[in-house]
Amino acid sequence: MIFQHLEPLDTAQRRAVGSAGGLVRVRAGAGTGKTRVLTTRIAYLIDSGVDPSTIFATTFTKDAALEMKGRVKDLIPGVVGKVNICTLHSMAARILLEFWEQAGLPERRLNIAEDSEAREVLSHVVGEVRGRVKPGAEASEEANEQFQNDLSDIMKKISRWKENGITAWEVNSNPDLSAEKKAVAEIYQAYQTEMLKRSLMDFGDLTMRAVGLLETNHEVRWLVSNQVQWMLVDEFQDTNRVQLKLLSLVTSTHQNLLVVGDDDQSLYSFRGALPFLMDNLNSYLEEVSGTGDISIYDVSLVTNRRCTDQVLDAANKIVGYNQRKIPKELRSGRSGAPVAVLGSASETHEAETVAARVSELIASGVKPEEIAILARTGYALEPVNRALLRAKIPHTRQSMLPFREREEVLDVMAYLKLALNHSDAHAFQRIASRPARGLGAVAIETIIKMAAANNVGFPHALEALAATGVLTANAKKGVLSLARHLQVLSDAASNLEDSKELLAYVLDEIGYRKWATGRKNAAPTLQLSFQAFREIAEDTPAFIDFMTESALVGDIGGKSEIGVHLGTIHGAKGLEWDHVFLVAFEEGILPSKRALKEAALGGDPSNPLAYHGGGGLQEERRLAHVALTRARHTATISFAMARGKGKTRSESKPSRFIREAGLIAPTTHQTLVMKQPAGAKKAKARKPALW
Ligand SMILES: Nc1ncnc2c1ncn2[C@@H]1O[C@H](COP(=O)(O)OP(=O)(O)OP(=O)(O)O)[C@@H](O)[C@H]1O
Repeated sequence: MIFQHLEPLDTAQRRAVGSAGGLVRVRAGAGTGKTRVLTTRIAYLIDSGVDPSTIFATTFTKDAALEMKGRVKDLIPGVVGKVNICTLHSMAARILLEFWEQAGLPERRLNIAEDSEAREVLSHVVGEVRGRVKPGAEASEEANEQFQNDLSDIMKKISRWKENGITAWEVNSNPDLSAEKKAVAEIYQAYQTEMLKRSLMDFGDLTMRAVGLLETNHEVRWLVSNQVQWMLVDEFQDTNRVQLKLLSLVTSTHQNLLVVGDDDQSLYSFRGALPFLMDNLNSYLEEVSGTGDISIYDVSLVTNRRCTDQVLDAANKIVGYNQRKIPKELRSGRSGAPVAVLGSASETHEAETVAARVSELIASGVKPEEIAILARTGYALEPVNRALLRAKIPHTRQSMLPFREREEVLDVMAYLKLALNHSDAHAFQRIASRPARGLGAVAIETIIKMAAANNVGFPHALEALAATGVLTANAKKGVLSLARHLQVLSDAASNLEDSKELLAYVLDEIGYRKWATGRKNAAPTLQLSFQAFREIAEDTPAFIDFMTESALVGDIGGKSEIGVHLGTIHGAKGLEWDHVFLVAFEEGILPSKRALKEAALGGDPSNPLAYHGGGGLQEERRLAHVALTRARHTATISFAMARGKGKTRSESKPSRFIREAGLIAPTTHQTLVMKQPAGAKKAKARKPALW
């Protein structure tokens, strides 16, 4: 059995899969089979007699966790439900739920604040601490925008502290803080106090609270780390300091930690990912655990199984310009077409050229689902989206909004929150008119006030309002039906019924699905979101767990199942297609404007704190590397010489990464002989020197 699983692997992969315990670092370049290694490792451990419930594997996204579960199920059917496969956030949440009393929670439930809720708390706190009140409706647009931007800045700074595991108390006890930081630190403290008062937690709090619990309660730490006998971590290069601390604490008894990652694919320094984590593993671990002399068993995977040597050559060359401790050259030994570079006069022209190439591929027999068009930013995909629509090419545009921020997700979650707490005014406000029930803003406000004044839940408040006789017949019907639905949900939740049933009640009995899909401007993500909800419910049948999981999901529904995939490079991480088009490969887009500004300021590239929240030029190169290595057969890079809207059009230059990749951008002449879209102004001829 064991050999059967190892058989399809190469020697390096087998070394990783069959490694003994302790700290194992698998440096795995793009497409070298790290997902395969991790899933086979799980199967291998179980075949060797390890209890599946003592294996914990974490992935970067919910999507990747579901994918990993699917692959483990294929390898060893029957045990997958027992293995713990989830994201790191989810692991922190599970610890808090299991030891909720020791964690100081009032009940076995996590109230994870939506981003809008967390912002509202912050806005309230800024008013209290700084006396700066949110501008009213009468204030200018600029004043409102400025206030929102300032809130975002403060939120980012607070998140940064949390990603590094620094509590509000620790920040405020630092005597060396600058006046500016001190001001934000005070807000941080007040924000935490207010969140606690409202029994809320934000995203960053989850891991912080789990780490705090494990650090201070030795019994809980012992129980948890005794349960986690085999810890496997995917996409390790994107781990931040507080997550590393969590990993160190949960493995403190057995110390069996296998991490798989690739510093060249680290894309999240803006979310606190530690720089060069794979290479600096010893020192980081020593720092968070306080122990020295950690020995590591190393495995390197360098045989790429996905791309052609031509694509790898370009991808290697780009990251070759970065400062890397241990440079690696990926090779596949499979030859293919050179990476093509297309230049266009404008973004419209670029989009049409790409659409034409995609059409040719489909006409030659390639399935649309095996083609991806990727860009650094969502807005750069707009013209391509329009060109594909005009050319009637089936495609799916990946949602730019994280799952938990989508309208429909917030609506469904609001109903479910009311099932748990029928006095949740924030949730009630959200769903009172979704679907429409003849209730106006004044009526909704009245119900909220009635519920608060009489200290009753919304089902009662709604019934009381219906009994007053002030409502029209239609509104009364709507109010009573909402009261009944909320009561049914509440009864079902208190019996802790299956999450699938509660979800189906909201979507089908209450009629949310029909209403949302029938709307004039129905969200394009509706079906993906409903499908994702179903998958989460299947994965976590217990209602409380389902609520926690759903509140934590960022990225889900990654690869399009219908048509050509249109998405960002960040969203393409871990995915692969036969043919990949990389559009808007331009200075100011990839590399981004911010990275260029940082490079001009001359920040120290090895120190992410020297940057203003981005990872600088080096991270942009890694993005280009990840983008190229998504391609199984062909990769095409394209750029436009001008881009923008109406009067704000500006010239663009091809990305420096084209030259760094050793590729030749077409000359101006080649650019201009391409067909111009009808009505477009003829661009002036420029000199061939493009950089
Ligand atoms: N030993 C192997 N033999 C044949 N194919 C393999 C082998 N290992 C991996 N592959 C294939 O190579 C491709 C890349 O594997 P996988 O997705 O596991 O790589 P990865 O390292 O996770 O990639 P990335 O980090 O770029 O997302 C997949 O199509 C996988 O099926």
